[in-house]
Amino acid sequence: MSFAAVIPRAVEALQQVLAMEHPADAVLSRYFRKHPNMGARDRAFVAEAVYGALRHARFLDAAGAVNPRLRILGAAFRFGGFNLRQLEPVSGAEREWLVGLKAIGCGDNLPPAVRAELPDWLWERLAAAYGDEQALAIGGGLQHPAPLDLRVNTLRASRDAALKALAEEGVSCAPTPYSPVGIRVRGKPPINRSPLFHSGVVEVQDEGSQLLAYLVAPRRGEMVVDFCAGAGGKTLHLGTLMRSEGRVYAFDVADWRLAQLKPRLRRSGLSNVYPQRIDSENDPRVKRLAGKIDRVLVDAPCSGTGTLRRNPDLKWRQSPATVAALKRTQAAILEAAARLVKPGGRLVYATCSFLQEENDAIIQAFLERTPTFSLVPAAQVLADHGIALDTGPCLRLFPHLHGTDGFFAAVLDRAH
Ligand SMILES: C[S@@+](CC[C@H](N)C(=O)[O-])C[C@H]1O[C@@H](n2cnc3c(N)ncnc32)[C@H](O)[C@@H]1O
Repeated sequence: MSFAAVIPRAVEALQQVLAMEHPADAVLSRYFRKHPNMGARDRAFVAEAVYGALRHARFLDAAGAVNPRLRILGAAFRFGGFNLRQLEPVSGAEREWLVGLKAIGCGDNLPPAVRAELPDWLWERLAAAYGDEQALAIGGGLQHPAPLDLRVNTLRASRDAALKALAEEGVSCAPTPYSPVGIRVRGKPPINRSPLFHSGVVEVQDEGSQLLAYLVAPRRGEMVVDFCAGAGGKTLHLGTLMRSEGRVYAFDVADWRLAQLKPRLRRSGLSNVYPQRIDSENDPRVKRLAGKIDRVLVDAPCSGTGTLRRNPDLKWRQSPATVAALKRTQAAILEAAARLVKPGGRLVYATCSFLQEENDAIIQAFLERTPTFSLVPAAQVLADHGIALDTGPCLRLFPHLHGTDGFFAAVLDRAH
């Protein structure tokens, strides 16, 4: 398909995303399903241009991108590495506007929230928590696409063996710096077509997400609950660390998310994972396990601000009101999850948010209410697994510092 033909497709897809009725990735998948005649290169252009327009929405607003077509052209020209000739045909006025983009925002002449590409409310909270300089760096880190990370299922193969097999398939990749079972892939090869993916040797999982299972540190034969298991990214890693022995209950309120866990579970070969839909954190099926569980992970529903590299539309889907509601849910889930933990057991609370109100404030309030739990330094737990990463008493990961999604995690041990 020529650029002249594919640009209108990108504009149309962006229009649908900007309706904000569904997450951008779901809208794009549906769009591509409806246009099966588009080749891989055309899809890649549309996806990158749409994501570029979302990532750089504040810059494009400031530059006067008054319609979706200018947003697509501006994103492709200023941020996507396309030149004017490639973007033909552009009319006189559009051409002039695009040329003018080069001069905008190269110095400090744009407000910091625009440079950070964050909505004002989010910028204000990050700047108050981390200071302007750090908040700008966080915003900068979120403007680059995330790499493709894989986790090796060590019940199927070692990381070295998986690296070698991927290289033989022509996939360019390297070990991740922190996770001992992580692989970072260069580019975006269709990994779901790889035999290694189909045979459950590798799973797609961000390196930061991989580190959470090491904080839970489950042992063979233990009883473990992944309270907000979703599609089971962390559940499968927990089950693997337990070498498929003991039990991992994968709870979630969303059936459709647990349904996504099922094929992954089949590929993994694990036999110790028990998916269970619950009505709420107070479901009787949860209460029945009170005081019986060795380790509980709460990967809480959150604003997702740490994942804006992957989901740039989230910054427009979240607001102070949604964050306030999430805080109430997070506190309620943590409280219910804590009741499951045996004396001497462990509770790990995690989010993929940078907001202190979803992280530190939740933990502080919990510890005040529940003095039988105490905070264990995350760095110490990681060091026990040979992972050298010290971000203070809690784990705090940032894209611009660690190359992972943004994560927060607190390890809370219950007294004997
Ligand atoms: C951050 S996501 C979990 C991601 C998942 N752990 C993974 O690694 O793929 C949060 C999950 O919490 C679930 N959730 C929301 N409210 C809940 C509740 N009250 N009890 C249990 N799970 C809940 C959501 O459906 C969502 O799947």
